Amino acid sequence: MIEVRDLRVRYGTRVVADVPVLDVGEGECVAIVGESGSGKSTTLLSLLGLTPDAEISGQIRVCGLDVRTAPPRRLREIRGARAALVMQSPQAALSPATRLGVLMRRALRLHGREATEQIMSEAMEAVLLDPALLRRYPHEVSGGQAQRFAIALAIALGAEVILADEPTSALDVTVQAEVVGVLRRLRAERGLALLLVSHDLALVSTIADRVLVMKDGVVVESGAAAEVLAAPSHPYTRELLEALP
Ligand SMILES: Nc1ncnc2c1ncn2[C@@H]1O[C@H](COP(=O)(O)OP(=O)(O)OP(=O)(O)O)[C@@H](O)[C@H]1O
Ligand code: NI
Repeated sequence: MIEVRDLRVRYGTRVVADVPVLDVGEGECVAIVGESGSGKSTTLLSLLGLTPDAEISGQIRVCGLDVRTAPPRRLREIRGARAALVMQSPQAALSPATRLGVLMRRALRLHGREATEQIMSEAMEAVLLDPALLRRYPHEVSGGQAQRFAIALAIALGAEVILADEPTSALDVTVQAEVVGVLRRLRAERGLALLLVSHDLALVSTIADRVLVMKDGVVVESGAAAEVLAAPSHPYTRELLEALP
């Protein structure tokens, strides 16, 4: 789903992300962790061509498409549909005066897809939301429901991989578990691949197969999540783990 080699993202002369290898296969979850400013979001956004001011080198393939050389039209087909971006605060991204069902229908049409009640209801059920919520406005649902709706949108559009940037950090702890549960389920049931950016190592340990640890734009450690988190080889990873509550 995602295949990255020798990725370098530069702002001016400063390299803010240097990622030699990053692969996410079908049904797999890879997490990028690291402190604020380490380059996690930049890495994630660059994979979808969403860092317009940056200078990028290396190879990026998402859903088989070479992101750096693909014509804009091909890139738009992938972006937001087969490869969906889920951000920290979905409510901010949802237009406040538009009912969720209307938003979903528009998104489907924009991508040239059928927008039947059945398709929309199924997407809601896939994230354990009552399809009746489609009649609500964004401010009439909770943060956790809004985040699951963002994931439902991705599912409706046929997402094969979700790129999520801190998808639970704006949510209450109890609600975080709901969102994580939904992501887990989608992996298991649909083979959804997941690239997750998070500073929450507790969350990462419950869902990720592999972990990349970034510091100052560089990948300082990577490997199986269980191994990296149980026996970190890099001092920085140990520090991160010790900072856990
Ligand atoms: N458009 C931009 N122009 C210049 N520098 C940028 C730009 N966007 C990000 N940066 C810089 O790139 C570095 C990495 O930022 P990034 O947002 O990727 O970090 P992060 O690991 O996601 O941090 P956080 O956990 O706070 O979200 C930071 O030093 C940031 O200031
Ligand atoms: Ni970030």
